[in-house]
Amino acid sequence: MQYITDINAYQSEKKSAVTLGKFDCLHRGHQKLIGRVKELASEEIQSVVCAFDMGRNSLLTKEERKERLEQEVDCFIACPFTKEIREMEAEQFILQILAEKFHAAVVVVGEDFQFGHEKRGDVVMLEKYAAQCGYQLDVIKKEMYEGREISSTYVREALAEGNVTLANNLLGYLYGTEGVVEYGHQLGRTLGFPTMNITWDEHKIAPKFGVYACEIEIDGARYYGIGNVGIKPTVENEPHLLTEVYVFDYSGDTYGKYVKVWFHEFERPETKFASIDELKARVDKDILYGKNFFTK
Ligand SMILES: Cc1cc2nc3c(=O)[nH]c(=O)nc-3n(C[C@H](O)[C@H](O)[C@H](O)COP(=O)(O)O)c2cc1C
Ligand SMILES: Nc1ncnc2c1ncn2[C@@H]1O[C@H](COP(=O)(O)OP(=O)(O)OP(=O)(O)O)[C@@H](O)[C@H]1O
Repeated sequence: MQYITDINAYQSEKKSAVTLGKFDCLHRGHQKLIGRVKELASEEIQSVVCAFDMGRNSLLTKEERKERLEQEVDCFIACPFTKEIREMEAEQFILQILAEKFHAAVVVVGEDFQFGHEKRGDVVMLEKYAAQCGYQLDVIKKEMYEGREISSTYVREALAEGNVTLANNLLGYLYGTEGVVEYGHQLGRTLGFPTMNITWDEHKIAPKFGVYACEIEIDGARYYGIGNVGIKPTVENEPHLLTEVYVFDYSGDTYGKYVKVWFHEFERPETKFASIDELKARVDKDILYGKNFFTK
């Protein structure tokens, strides 16, 4: 897959099947559009995802999103929503970007896709220019979940409530975090629950601070565990957002390893306990909850 972060750097002379949008999290609705451009790809037509990055915190880090698309499409453009793009008239976007740059044979978008200066461009305008520009327009019906259209906003709301079960259903994959395991205060092991500490990416949206049943990948092997996302207010004065996981049936040393953690179910909110003893008593219960969750 070709990965570029500047739309002007796109240079292929091939025709394309292109899909457009913010694609913040690659949820099930996005996957429908990407599936369609993949189906249309051939020797003559390359599949292109053109994502506009709004410069705000997102549900996937840039690397995670790139990795998710890696084996899927021929070209992924993660395009910053610059002044030039924001102020470009919709007609100009169709003529200069879709037709001249992408040589679009097919344009795949959702029913409510809007683009161009003041969002004047929509599927009606795209249809109007289709014959003149030589592309076919493919408008995809909104993927729904429990009577509501799936959107990045819906996923963000679910995560803010700690409802990772709902978020995972909207995404079609498990929400998670990844990174290098760092040293904590090494207090956990003296309390009977050694933990892996992973810093939360500062540009990635975290779920509600709290305790979650987790699945973990270490050295390519899968484990279950129980983890806390938050700032551990009982023991920490300086807020530093991280995930701390006690991995069941694992006794190795994870410091310095690159691990992945996925959240399965919310158990309880993060709490500031009055003492370490209270924290330990609660974590003992959390561990039982986690073990029980995975043997259900
Ligand atoms: C399952 C689990 C639940 C936790 N819940 C809380 C919590 O509610 N409040 C809190 O301040 N810290 C919580 N922690 C974090 C602990 O305070 C932390 O793991 C412990 O102090 C050891 O930290 P260390 O790795 O820096 O030594 C939790 C940790 C785990 C593994
Ligand atoms: N549920 C869905 N089903 C089908 N297509 C969708 C769905 N949601 C979005 N799309 C389409 O995917 C492309 C990218 O969507 P985009 O990421 O901009 O919106 P979104 O997921 O609704 O996010 P937000 O909630 O931030 O507006 C657009 O063409 C959009 O119309």
